[in-house]
Amino acid sequence: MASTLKLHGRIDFLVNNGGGQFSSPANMMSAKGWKAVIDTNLNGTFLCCREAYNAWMKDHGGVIVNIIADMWKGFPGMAHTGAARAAVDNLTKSLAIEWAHSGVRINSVAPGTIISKTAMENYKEYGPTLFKMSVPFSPAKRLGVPEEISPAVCFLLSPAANYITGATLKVDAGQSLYHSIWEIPEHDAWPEAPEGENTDVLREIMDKTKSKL
Ligand SMILES: CCCCCCC/C=C/C(=O)SCCNC(=O)CCNC(=O)[C@H](O)C(C)(C)COP(=O)(O)OP(=O)(O)OC[C@H]1O[C@@H](n2cnc3c(N)ncnc32)[C@H](O)[C@@H]1OP(=O)(O)O
Ligand SMILES: NC(=O)C1=CN([C@@H]2O[C@H](COP(=O)(O)OP(=O)(O)OC[C@H]3O[C@@H](n4cnc5c(N)ncnc54)[C@H](OP(=O)(O)O)[C@@H]3O)[C@@H](O)[C@H]2O)C=CC1
Repeated sequence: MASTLKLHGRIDFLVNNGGGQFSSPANMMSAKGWKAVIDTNLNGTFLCCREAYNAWMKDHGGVIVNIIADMWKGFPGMAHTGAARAAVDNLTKSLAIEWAHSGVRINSVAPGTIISKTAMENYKEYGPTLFKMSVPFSPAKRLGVPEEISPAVCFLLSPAANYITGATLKVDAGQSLYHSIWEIPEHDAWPEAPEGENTDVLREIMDKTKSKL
């Protein structure tokens, strides 16, 4: 922030876009890996917001946009980033209220699955498969591209959004309303329903379903 102020004399906008994660089942995540993702996505965002505010926006106003993710149904397979992004969604609301008196607006953008060469490269040889697998889960039946996220960010930064703060704009072609990509394997580990006539009905229809299969 200090070097930006030295160079440009002011900080009108802050976009917290840097971030990411690795794919891993939660029970296999090391404490170090969990912390690295929380540090990058949550702590980094908080510190950048705090520094921009204290260094400039507190006295001059400004606009902040935080990039989060489609974690509305949880984020199985990437639980660390889901937790961090949900926290940023909430942080955005807190700061919107705390900093309103300084004329600071702060909002989030939650992209769906967005393809780019650089994003795909993070997943090494699995990248093309992972991104291709996601296509049927978008109501658009295609992935988004970064050029479809940046207009939403520019809108929130612009005077056209002067009355918007503490909001999260989903730019995901409805992906968050649609199916989850995560498959739950068939299992019989769930606790039994309590005995009674409703459970008898349940058993009956489950048996019928099974016999149809
Ligand atoms: C199924 C749909 C797939 C599509 C995805 C859709 C949704 C989201 C998409 C995107 O976000 S695309 C953006 C992609 N960009 C990134 O993801 C950037 C990736 N990199 C980072 O953000 C950072 O490198 C990091 C992962 C946060 C780590 O940063 P840092 O430099 O602080 O730590 P490291 O020293 O690299 O690692 C620390 C620690 O973390 C564990 N770890 C790191 N990488 C992996 C990995 N690939 N697998 C398992 N564990 C990993 C590990 O414990 C590291 O410690 P050491 O073992 O190295 O001592
Ligand atoms: N692509 C997608 O489907 C989605 C992406 N997002 C999020 O959008 C943002 C942009 O991602 P996208 O452009 O797709 O992917 P990229 O991998 O191309 O961009 C990620 C950027 O984050 C930077 N970065 C990663 N870790 C750190 C760190 N610890 N400190 C500073 N910068 C860091 C990277 O810097 P460097 O190049 O130096 O490594 C890179 O510029 C990320 O936060 C991402 O998680 C959210 C939802 C979906």
